[in-house]
Parts: sequence; C-alpha cells; structure tokens
Amino acid sequence: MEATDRQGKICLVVGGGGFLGRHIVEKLLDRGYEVHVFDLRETFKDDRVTYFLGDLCKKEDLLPAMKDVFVVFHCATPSPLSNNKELFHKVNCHGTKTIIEACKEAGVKRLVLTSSASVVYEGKDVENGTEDLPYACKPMDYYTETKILQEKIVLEANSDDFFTVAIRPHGIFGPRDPHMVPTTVRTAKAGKMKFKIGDGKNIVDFTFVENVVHGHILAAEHLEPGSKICGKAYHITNDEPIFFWDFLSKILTGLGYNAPKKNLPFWLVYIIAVILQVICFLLKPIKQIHPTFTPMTVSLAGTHHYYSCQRAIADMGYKPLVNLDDAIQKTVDSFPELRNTSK
Ligand SMILES: NC(=O)C1=CN([C@@H]2O[C@H](COP(=O)(O)OP(=O)(O)OC[C@H]3O[C@@H](n4cnc5c(N)ncnc54)[C@H](OP(=O)(O)O)[C@@H]3O)[C@@H](O)[C@H]2O)C=CC1
Ligand SMILES: CC(C)=CCC[C@@H](C)[C@H]1CC[C@H]2C3=C(CC[C@]12C)[C@@]1(C)CCC(=O)C[C@@H]1CC3
Repeated sequence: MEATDRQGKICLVVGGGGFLGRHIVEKLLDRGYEVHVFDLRETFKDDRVTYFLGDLCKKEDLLPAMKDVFVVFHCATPSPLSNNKELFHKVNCHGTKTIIEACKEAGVKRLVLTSSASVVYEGKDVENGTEDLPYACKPMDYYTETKILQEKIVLEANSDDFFTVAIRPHGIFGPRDPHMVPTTVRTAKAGKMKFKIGDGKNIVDFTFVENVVHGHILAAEHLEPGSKICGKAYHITNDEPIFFWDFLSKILTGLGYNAPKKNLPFWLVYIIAVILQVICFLLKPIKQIHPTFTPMTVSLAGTHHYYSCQRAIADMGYKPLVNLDDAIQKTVDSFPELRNTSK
C-alpha cells in the first residue's frame, strides 16, 4: 500500500496499551496512519494517538473508538501467564464476539486478530509445524483453550463484506516485553535457573516484536475483497528456530546472569510442576498462587515447538526485518533496569 493510500485511514488497536499493541501503534504512526487505541488503561501518552478507555467486552465502550475505522487490530488478552479461566473466556471469547459485533455495527470491514502458534500445541513436539495442523485437542491451559476458540470465532466471521485474518506469533520478545525477559530474570534471581529442563536440545521459535508487528501490518494491507489471506491463519516467526536454552542463555548472559549449565530430567520437572499445580488448586480458596513452573511452561522449556512461516512468505511477501542476534542485543540493551548489579 502506497504512503498516499494510508493517509486519512484510521487503524484501531484494541489492546494497544500492551506490549505488542503499543509496538503496532508506533509502527502504524510511522507509516502515516491515523491511530486509535482502545484499552483498559492509558499506559502511554502520544499526542498523535486518540486513546479510548474501556472494556472490550462492552460494545458501548467499543463503538466510539470504531467510528470511520479502516481496520481493527485485536491484540488484547488477559496476561498469558495468569490462570483465570473465567477472565480468559470473558475477554478472549465473549469479548472477541463483541468486537466483531461492534465492527459490523460501525461499518468496519477489516479485523486482524493476534492469535498464537500455541493453538496447535498440547505439550508434544511440533517441528516446522504448518497452519494445517489441527487445533490442540487437549489444550494445556485456559489461555490456549480460549485462544483456539477466539481464532475460530474470528476466522468463521470472515465473509464477502467482512474480512478477517489471524496472525500466529510464537514466543514474542523485545523492548517492553512484560513476560519473557522479566520472568526469565526473576527466575534466575530466585536461583531457579541453575538447570536446563531436559537435554537442552529442544528447538523453539522466538519472534522479535518488530517482526510480529511487520506481519500484522502486512496482513492488514493485504486484507482486501477476494484476497487469498481472508479467513486464514498465518504463522509469523523470526524463521530462525534456536535451542530454547541457548536463547535463554543469551538473554541471561547479556544481562550479566549465569546461564544454566547442568540438566534436570524433563519428566522429573514435569511431575513436580503437576504436583505444584494441584497444590495451587487446593490452596486457591485461601490464596492465589501463580507458579512460574507450570506443566505448560515446563513443556515449552523441554519440547520442540517451531513453525513454518512459508504461507506468510508466499501469500504476503513476509520476511523478518530483524535477525535473531540483533533482536537479542536490542532487547538486552532495552532492559538496563534488569541488569545484574551484584557481580
Ligand atoms: N507475548 C507472547 O509471547 C505472545 C503473545 N501472543 C498474543 O499477542 C497479543 C498481545 O500479547 P501481549 O502484548 O504479550 O499482551 P499484554 O498483556 O502486554 O497486552 C494485552 C493488552 O490487552 C489489554 N486488555 C486485557 N483485557 C482487556 C479488556 N477487557 N478490554 C480492553 N483491553 C484489555 C491489557 O490490559 P491490562 O494489562 O490492563 O490487562 C493489555 O494492555 C495477545 O493476543 C496474545 O495472546 C501470541 C503469541 C505469543
Ligand atoms: C522455564 C522458564 C521459567 C522460562 C522463562 C521463560 C518463560 C517465561 C517463557 C519461555 C517461553 C515463553 C512463551 C510464552 C510466555 C513466556 C514463556 C513461557 C507464551 C505462553 C506467551 C503467550 C503465547 O501465546 C505463547 C507463548 C509461548 C512461549
């Protein structure tokens, strides 16, 4: 899409106050779009942005933000690492249906959903997985369960006059990342990052946030009547699968922490995570505890899970803008506050 074509076009980013959402906002502004942000809280100030505060589960909150909008990016979610079943279903399922209703009422024709490559992951190895893989029959957590339902809702809503597409990133990291890097550092500081889970040779996709943003905007600019991308899902990765523990070690050593050297059997850590999950469930009426090592995070740390993005390359001309080594360096440099000062 030419720069002149973007002028005057309004993009609405639902969840635009979050990690990925704010990066999408910034890139849309750079490309000359007018940008609306819809979120629960105003997490940043930018005079170029029109900020709408509200709950995406309420259509009356959404409608003012949708006036004259060219495309909606839906990248809102409760925190992927929480375990609140009701909240996940409320926001990711009911809320997504509400967004679609509001789009149609407001005359918005395009919806780009941020889905997740994890919608096909159920704790077993996925090697160079394509978008044709079936959805996980037994999702490992409520987050994944509702991301599957959410993607189905959005892709099934595609029609001759309402165009939808789902972008499936995996393991997003980068500046202002609230999950990957802070959790890794917090775990290291707690002395729980001394061991690799499993043999350390499981291969995983980690995707730099600027590449995820690029995939979203490419999809939005291809979302036209008759386009082959309408109603489809697309993996967006760095296209550089890496040993999971090599990636974490680069992040840790880049921030001045020791990288794990020894190994613990995967099955042992997994059993401990299951026991922990049962204990947290029993203690729930008394105290909410969110352990870092859950069956899901242990599986992600100990199995292969990397995905083909050939469909995005073929259909949208996707190509990662930032390679993994540069991305890791940019990320480490963006977190001076997480650097190890005790050495
Ligand atoms: N992070 C990752 O590795 C991956 C993420 N994804 C997907 O990418 C998307 C963005 O994730 P990420 O940026 O990490 O998430 P964040 O939590 O950083 O951002 C989500 C934003 O949505 C907001 N939000 C939550 N509930 C509502 C609501 N009811 N109404 C309005 N806004 C709401 C959040 O507000 P608040 O913070 O106040 O709750 C937050 O600002 C998500 O759809 C996620 O599933 C996919 C693959 C990997
Ligand atoms: C074992 C351990 C404590 C590792 C520290 C890093 C983890 C916090 C991340 C490693 C893989 C990440 C990941 C996600 C969240 C953070 C990690 C578990 C997601 C679950 C985020 C939301 C998604 O859609 C899928 C991601 C898969 C990878």
